[in-house]
Amino acid sequence: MPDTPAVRAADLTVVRGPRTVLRGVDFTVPRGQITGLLGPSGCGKSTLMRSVVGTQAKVTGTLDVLGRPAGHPDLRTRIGYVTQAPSVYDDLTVRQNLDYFAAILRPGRAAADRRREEVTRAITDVDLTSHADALAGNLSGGQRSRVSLAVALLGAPELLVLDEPTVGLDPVLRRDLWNLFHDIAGRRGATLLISSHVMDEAERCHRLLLMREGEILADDTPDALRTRTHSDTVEAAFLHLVDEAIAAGRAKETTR
Ligand SMILES: Nc1ncnc2c1ncn2[C@@H]1O[C@H](COP(=O)(O)OP(=O)(O)OP(=O)(O)O)[C@@H](O)[C@H]1O
Repeated sequence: MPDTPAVRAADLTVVRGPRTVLRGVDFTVPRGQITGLLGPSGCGKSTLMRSVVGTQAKVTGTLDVLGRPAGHPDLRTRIGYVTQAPSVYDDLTVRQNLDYFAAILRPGRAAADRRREEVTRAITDVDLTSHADALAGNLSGGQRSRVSLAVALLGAPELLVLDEPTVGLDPVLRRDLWNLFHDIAGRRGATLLISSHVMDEAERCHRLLLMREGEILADDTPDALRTRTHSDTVEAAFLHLVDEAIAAGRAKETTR
């Protein structure tokens, strides 16, 4: 099924408490590329990601992930997910954290060599080799989030869902991580869905889903977005689309 998109959503709606957080959205995430999910705080990015990885309740509409309905048990080992809150054990070292998760993913003595290789590679990927034996509790916020990313890289998942992975990182680390994301997509053929509210990161994605208030304003490439809106940057394109959406909303109100 390599021709099917990694994610296909149609009329996807999510209710959280009293709020309809996603309002019948349609989008696709193509395989082997980096799709950026951008929009202001609270617009529903995390909710959309939780739906894709199958941890969100009250999801209606169609949501297919890697050819299966979202949340299907077969998808568990095929998706890597990093939330905004790093999930690491403070009283274990970086390597021990990874050993622990690797053992869950690939249990048994026979897989010990494979696990060791995967753990070492994941630590190298996120540039934590020099901290491999440091307790996670003694790491900086940015380092802890990279441990979480390393955990998600174990087992070489086909789809990586990363919720604001570069928050709080310095510019050099941010650049290095984006290079790593491109490497994972380009060399390993994985699909990445990455959220951010930093618009300059949008320029680094192959495709963009621009969100606002539970709706998708655009599902396109950065180039096409800039051209379509006669803008120099994705940020300007986004603002243009927001203004258009507000104007369309007003027009609807007055014709009622
Ligand atoms: N348990 C809940 N009950 C009711 N509303 C909720 C609940 N959880 C989240 N929300 C609301 O859903 C909306 C979308 O939240 P979500 O976390 O998906 O946004 P986000 O775009 O990821 O924001 P951020 O960038 O700040 O993480 C927000 O307005 C939030 O207040």
